[in-house]
Amino acid sequence: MEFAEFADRVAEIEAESADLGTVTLLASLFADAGTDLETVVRFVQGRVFPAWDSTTLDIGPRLCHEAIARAAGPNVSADDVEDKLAELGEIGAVAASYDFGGQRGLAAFGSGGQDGLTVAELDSKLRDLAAVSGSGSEDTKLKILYGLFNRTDPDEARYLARLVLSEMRIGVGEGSVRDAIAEAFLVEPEDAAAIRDDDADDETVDDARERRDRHIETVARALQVSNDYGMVAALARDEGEDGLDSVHLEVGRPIQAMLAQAGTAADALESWETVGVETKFDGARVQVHRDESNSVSLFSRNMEDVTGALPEIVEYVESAVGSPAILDGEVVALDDDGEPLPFQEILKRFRRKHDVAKMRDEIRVELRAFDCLHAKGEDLLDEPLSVRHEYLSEVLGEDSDAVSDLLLSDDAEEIAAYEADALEAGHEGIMLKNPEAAYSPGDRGKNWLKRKPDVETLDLVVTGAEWGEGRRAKFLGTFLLSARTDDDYETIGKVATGITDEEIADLTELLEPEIERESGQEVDIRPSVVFEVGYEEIQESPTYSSGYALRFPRFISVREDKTSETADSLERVERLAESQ
Ligand SMILES: Nc1ncnc2c1ncn2[C@@H]1O[C@H](COP(=O)(O)OP(=O)(O)OP(=O)(O)O)[C@@H](O)[C@H]1O
Repeated sequence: MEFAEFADRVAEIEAESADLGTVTLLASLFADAGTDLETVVRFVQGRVFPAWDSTTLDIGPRLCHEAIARAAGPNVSADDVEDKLAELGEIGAVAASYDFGGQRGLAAFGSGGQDGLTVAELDSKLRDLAAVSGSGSEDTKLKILYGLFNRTDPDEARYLARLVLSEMRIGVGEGSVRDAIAEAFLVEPEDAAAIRDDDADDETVDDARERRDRHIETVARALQVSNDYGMVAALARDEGEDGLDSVHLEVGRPIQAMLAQAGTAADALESWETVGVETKFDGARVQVHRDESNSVSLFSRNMEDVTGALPEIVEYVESAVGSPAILDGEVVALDDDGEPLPFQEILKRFRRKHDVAKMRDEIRVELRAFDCLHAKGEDLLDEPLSVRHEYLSEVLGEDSDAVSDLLLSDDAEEIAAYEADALEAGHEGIMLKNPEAAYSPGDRGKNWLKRKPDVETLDLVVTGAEWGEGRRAKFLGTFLLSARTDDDYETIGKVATGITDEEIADLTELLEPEIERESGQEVDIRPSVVFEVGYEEIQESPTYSSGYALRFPRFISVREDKTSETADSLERVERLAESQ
């Protein structure tokens, strides 16, 4: 498929406001994608690599602006691109506003657009770009990117810019892609037509919906297990339901973590006969994969590969686990007496790429595993927690410190005593789990409840900042925070309190490459870094676009284990505001 056609079709999808219409357009794009299907499915989500793959293009706004400026000609600088961004509001519109002399230009000179980019070529070039590393890599990336922009017409440039910055923003969520895969390759055309036909009788529509929903369910399961939308689309097309049913967990390919809601022991006892009670460890989530040849990989809750940062966990798993397995758990930091250290300490180790050996001496970390997703050649997602926990004990050894205890109880007092002990021992709280429940990846359902006595904090995305004054003029000081919505961010407050001088320098280093635009002291920042902030109260307020403001916000830490996509949503802010 020509990238120009992709851009046309995506523009049509962007202009469609109805969800059902979006799914239909997506389904027809997928059906027409031929050998490019996997790439097209990823591109519409703003991805080059599957969700489980932590490879990134590593292109910041600055590099992208520079590439656009070069392609736009000698009279345009990266600063001009930034100014235009301030005016137009998003990078796609900026890229589309220049004439890079792509297809249209060439056609005008009679070359007939032979130099047009195809989806496959673009994919391969972007993969080359992602593989560039070492000294001079910025320049090489710039050259590749500039070369690509140079070959685009305005419509293509719009989506190329958004793609390389992973912000397609065409109103296509994961649910739409899932439904479109089902519609393109599994749902009977008569059923799809009946669902859309306003005049069809209720029974026909209900039956058609039921059949469609079963197909969607099959696609959803394959997606949960593989985290690879492209592969699942290709399987649905080439091998149908049977192909999708045959998708299994693969050791080395991370899946999304199951998540928890806040809840109490009373909630748990009301919902389930017996409650599974565990310590809530104050560490960082980790998924442990041990393959056939005893090679171990570790992944964060964002499915990022953190193996290199945690050598002692790798060594422990190598020695303790005798066969292929996938475990879920928490990495905790401990002091010399084996007492838990606060969450901030583990963050100094997690995702670290430099000085790993030095930090290993300074901060001791250990694994606390609480779930087993694959062992003895079996996928265990559909097994109840109580059974998965038995597998876990078998894999790591019944008495291992690395296995989190699972207390099964129906007694409120016993649970309260367990909670008191956990807090006394310096843990964050307890988890209350339905022992009969399956493991549902990515799901924040009611089967796992978290109970911690501390006041809630918010994990908010940094979308802006201000340069400081005087002594702090070289540093970013006040940070604008936003809550996530479906495909955007709404501001909710600024934080400047609780940050030490040392942290200010670190935060500046972290955020400076993400600056999209500057005007005076104020800067816009690409949503990517997440701050955990405390506050006294959430108030309704017209000052910020979310309609809320935080009273006395204070910085707690950078949530290095979260991304702008897993930060707190505006919905959560609304719920917290209601419940205070
Ligand atoms: N025994 C346990 N079972 C499950 N999760 C646990 C356990 N102990 C600690 N955790 C951690 O608790 C997290 C869930 O609660 P918490 O509110 O602390 O996390 P969060 O990252 O701030 O929010 P959330 O995960 O709900 O988005 C899990 O993702 C996991 O990292």
